Amino acid sequence: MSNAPHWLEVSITVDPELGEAVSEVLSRFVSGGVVVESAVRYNDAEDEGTPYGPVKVYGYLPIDEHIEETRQKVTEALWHLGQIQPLPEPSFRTIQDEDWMAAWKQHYRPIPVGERLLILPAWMAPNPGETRIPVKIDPSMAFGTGTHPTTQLCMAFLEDTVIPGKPVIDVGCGSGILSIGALKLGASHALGVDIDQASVISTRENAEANGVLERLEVGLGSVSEILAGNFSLTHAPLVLANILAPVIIRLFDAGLADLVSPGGTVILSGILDTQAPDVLLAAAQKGLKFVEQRQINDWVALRLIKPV
Ligand SMILES: C[S@@+](CC[C@H](N)C(=O)[O-])C[C@H]1O[C@@H](n2cnc3c(N)ncnc32)[C@H](O)[C@@H]1O
Repeated sequence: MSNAPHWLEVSITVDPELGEAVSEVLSRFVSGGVVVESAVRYNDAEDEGTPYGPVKVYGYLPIDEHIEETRQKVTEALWHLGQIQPLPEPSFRTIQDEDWMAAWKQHYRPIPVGERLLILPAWMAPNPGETRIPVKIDPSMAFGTGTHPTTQLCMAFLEDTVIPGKPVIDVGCGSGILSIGALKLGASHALGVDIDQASVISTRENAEANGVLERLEVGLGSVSEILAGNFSLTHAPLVLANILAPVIIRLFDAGLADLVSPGGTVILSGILDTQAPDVLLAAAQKGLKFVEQRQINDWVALRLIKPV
């Protein structure tokens, strides 16, 4: 194998809540997906570790005749993101061809969420004796790698709200992580929809990797398509929507609350704490009752019920 450098590693260190946005930008350019690394604190030898502090996002660009142009585009795309929230300059370094796969994978760590779930990169086996339920996700694909607080809040809520033997609807399924988590916690089947075709493909592939594909229906669409009867479910006792607050509010007008069976629960996430009152108001206007709010940094997730 040649000793010439074949890959340009780009890395940038940011606050945890910016990790997913930076990953999304890098993933438009890199080969093989992005890696998000965070420091882990252990309290004792038994401790499975808690991520803390800033995260470092890595991506790998193949070095070809367009590399300078690509590098410029990456820098510009990050600069644009930096106009919304300040970002440091990205770092670049060249990597030998034979090292890159190892370099890409070595940064991944399992992510414990809630009390019972463990998010694992697709190629990693759980440690022997691991008691948490593994949810395997290919981190190179759609939103929902498990690193973002909005996903983690939903995953933790799943443990209290999934009814074994009953179905789940996941609006904006991304990587499929919430549907797969719900199925692994005992949901009978799940319907995941997304307006992004790449997410539909990603959800299907991740479901297959987790052995739950036969219990998962996934399709292109949103609330209206579900209510129009395009899928096998039109409502469920648990509905999940981790989408940004303004989109959730619009989806209430499209009938989001109609997806929830009487007595059922809806989990809403992707909401900044300052936006929660508006989301709660839109939900109350559709007859949903607030039960609980959980928060990580500025992000909140809401649990509501539809009275019988
Ligand atoms: C923040 S990601 C959440 C992914 C995953 N459910 C999770 O919890 O990590 C939001 C997803 O919603 C999708 N989305 C955005 N607007 C939507 C809409 N109006 N209807 C359905 N999906 C939508 C996006 O394509 C994206 O995959």
